[in-house]
Amino acid sequence: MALMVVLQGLLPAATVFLSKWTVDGITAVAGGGEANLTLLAVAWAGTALVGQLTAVGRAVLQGYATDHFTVQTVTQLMRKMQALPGLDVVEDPRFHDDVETLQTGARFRPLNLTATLLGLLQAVVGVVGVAGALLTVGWWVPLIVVIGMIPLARTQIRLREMGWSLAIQRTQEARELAYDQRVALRHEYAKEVRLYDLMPYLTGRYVDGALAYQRVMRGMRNKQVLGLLPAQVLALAVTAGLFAYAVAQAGAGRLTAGTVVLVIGALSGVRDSLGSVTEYLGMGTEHLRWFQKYYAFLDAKPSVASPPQPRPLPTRLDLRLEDVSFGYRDLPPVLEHVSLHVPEGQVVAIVGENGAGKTTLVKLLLRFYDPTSGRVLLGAPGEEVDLRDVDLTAWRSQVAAVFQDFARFEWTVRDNVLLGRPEDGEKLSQTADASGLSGILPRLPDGLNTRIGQAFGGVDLSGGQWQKLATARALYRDARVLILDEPTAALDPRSESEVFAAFAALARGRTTLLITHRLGSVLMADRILVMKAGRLIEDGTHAELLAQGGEYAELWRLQAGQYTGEEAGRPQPDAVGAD
Ligand SMILES: Nc1ncnc2c1ncn2[C@@H]1O[C@H](COP(=O)(O)OP(=O)(O)OP(=O)(O)O)[C@@H](O)[C@H]1O
Repeated sequence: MALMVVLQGLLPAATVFLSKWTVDGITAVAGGGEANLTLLAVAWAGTALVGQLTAVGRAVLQGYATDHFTVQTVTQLMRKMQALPGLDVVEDPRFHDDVETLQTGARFRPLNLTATLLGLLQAVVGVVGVAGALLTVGWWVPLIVVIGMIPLARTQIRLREMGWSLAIQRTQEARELAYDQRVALRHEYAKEVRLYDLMPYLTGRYVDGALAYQRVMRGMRNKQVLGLLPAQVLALAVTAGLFAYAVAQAGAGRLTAGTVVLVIGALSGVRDSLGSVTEYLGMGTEHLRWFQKYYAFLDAKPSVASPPQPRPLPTRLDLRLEDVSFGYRDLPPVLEHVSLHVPEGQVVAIVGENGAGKTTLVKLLLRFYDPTSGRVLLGAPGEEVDLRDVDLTAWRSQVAAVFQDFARFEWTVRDNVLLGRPEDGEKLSQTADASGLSGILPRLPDGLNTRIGQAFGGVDLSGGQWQKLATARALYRDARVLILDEPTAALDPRSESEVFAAFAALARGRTTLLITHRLGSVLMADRILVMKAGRLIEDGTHAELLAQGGEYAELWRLQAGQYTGEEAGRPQPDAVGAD
């Protein structure tokens, strides 16, 4: 590619020399002298042919290079994401901006950088070539031309840099604008947008935001264009001065007509090529800034990472929290001094009001975050290992979970369950039965191969059907620890009872943590933990906690009251005792 680009870069110089020789040749022939005009005609045609061929070759090779770089850039981003096993970085709003910039850029930055670097090389060769042609007039001529154009180049690069840093500062605003558009146009918001007649509100938000954003960006653009003017005037003055000088010299008979043509061609060639050099330098700076961000991201040190020399997982996977406190980022703590021991195989229900810290506790057990203080340990008493010392992938491979906000992968049903693991037909059908997925399959046009979700024209599922799918995914994994965070929140009573029967069967022998607000379902648990405002306030069996008459007994009474129709505020010993 470089070879082709150098050839292309030399074409303007070849052209100005050919012009000079042609004019001098014609002048000689007209004056009765001799010139090889046929050779000149062949040379013109040859130059044009080289131009064509190198352009084609370059386009083809550039296509290859770009394809390769794009895949490379995107896969590196994905690998880096894989090397960020925690959630702290991904949930950081500043990081959203970076990912947005990197993700959108990954599609076109490699192409643009390749094109820019090649363009730059061509333009530099072009400047050197045509400036070299000006040496025929005097050694100082190319020097003056280039010096006259340097301020233009510098201003152009500086303004580009300003534009880039402004664009980076404003990524958050650009993202918000894009978000408002998405809310207005995408199907996932369509029902509420219509019901609450949100369109005027959204349009207003968008227009106000867009106008403010555009005002800033327009200011920048104008500054860029106007800032270039003085430098452009200087460059033009130098060119004009040299042109006048060449004409004067020719008038005095010191330069041939062909040399004047060469000067005219070379001056405009230098101007064009130098213009391209500065343009490409500016663009290149912007692309390099993007790559700087890209490599900074690839170099980012995750706060949660597997140790270089992990300790093996203990044989028994008891879970233990030792005086654990935790707060998200720099926010106040949401877990405070939680201590807990869950022997392997125990089925534990975690209950408590919204925001009590139940999901957070589970996230710490999966090491999506490290505790602010205290330790999370694995293993039977006496052989515990700190979760920070074991290989995270090995630990997580022992766990299956149905999260409260489980992912809805818009792939086929089969891919949603297998998640890239090898298919085991018998296990798949058992999983489908246990999760309730079997009940949905006959209604799907291609059974397990049906694509789901609207993004690619697939069949959309109901909330409960999606939840069954998420359950199937968890059950398909042979895990020793099962985490169920509100796993039946979207299920109808029959499905709920079926799924719980399946869970009860599955939970046997596995450590199970069941977070739930439906207290009826805690009866499958060996033990109940009650959380409130980040603290573990009660711990015992259903009967023990009822007898204690504390928070759990109160929650139980309230919920039982909803079913028996008793007034919630009054003690209901019978309703409680009935179970
Ligand atoms: N990613 C996060 N960043 C910041 N704060 C968070 C984050 N996730 C949860 N929180 C806060 O932590 C607290 C505990 O949340 P958590 O999800 O653990 O509660 P929960 O007991 O599971 O509640 P629910 O029953 O509503 O699911 C809440 O106050 C919540 O606002």
